[in-house]
Amino acid sequence: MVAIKKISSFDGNSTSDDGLFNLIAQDIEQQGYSIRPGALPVELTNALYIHQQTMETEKFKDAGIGRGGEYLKNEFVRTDEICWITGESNAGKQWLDWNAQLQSYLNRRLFLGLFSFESHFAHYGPGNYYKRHYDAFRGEANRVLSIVAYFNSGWVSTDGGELVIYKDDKDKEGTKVIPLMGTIVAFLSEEFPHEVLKANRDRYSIAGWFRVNTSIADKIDPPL
Ligand SMILES: O=C(O)CCC(=O)C(=O)O
Ligand SMILES: [Fe+2]
Repeated sequence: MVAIKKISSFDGNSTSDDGLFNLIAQDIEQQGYSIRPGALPVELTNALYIHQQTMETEKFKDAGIGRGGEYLKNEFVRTDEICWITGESNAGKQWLDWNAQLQSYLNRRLFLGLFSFESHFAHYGPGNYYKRHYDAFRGEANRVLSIVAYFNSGWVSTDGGELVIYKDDKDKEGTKVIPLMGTIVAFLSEEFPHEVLKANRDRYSIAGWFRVNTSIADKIDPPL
């Protein structure tokens, strides 16, 4: 009998998500970003979708730029509402676990040195947008990889609200992503300006960022 050897570059560490993680890693290696329609595992997608829909409206805080002390609202730039994911809910915990696996996979495969992860639910109501921006600035070495997941059924082109990823500052056209249920996008935070076009209906998503450890001496960054 011919023995079938499982082909895995990370023997002993593989999970059922490794197929997807491999595709994301390949995309990032080749083009710096990955757009994977409907790729988030169905069970996880459903748990997050249900959780986001049942979360009380008052749990949502008005979206701000940055965190903690520098948390300030800027309606000119973005008008969505956010809620940070702490892992207190079952769905939130599953999401954080899945991203911890992705982090460990990408570190082994691409040597990105991802150290921590932060993420929030976001809700763009009709008329909401997020203008063209970078998630991180060169040299500030904090956010390295951005990830976004979407939780919207039956999105059509007249609903607007696409994520547009631009190759560089000169790119006016970009690549549009329809925010459909289970679609995942990952991109290098310092490399790609991007924006969320005005949504014409409620748009639900999660945005997250992997950071490197930039702690020096007595300064702990990112904050614990
Ligand atoms: O929701 C999206 O498609 C992207 C959101 C975004 O760019 C951000 O929160 O920084
Ligand atoms: Fe962004």
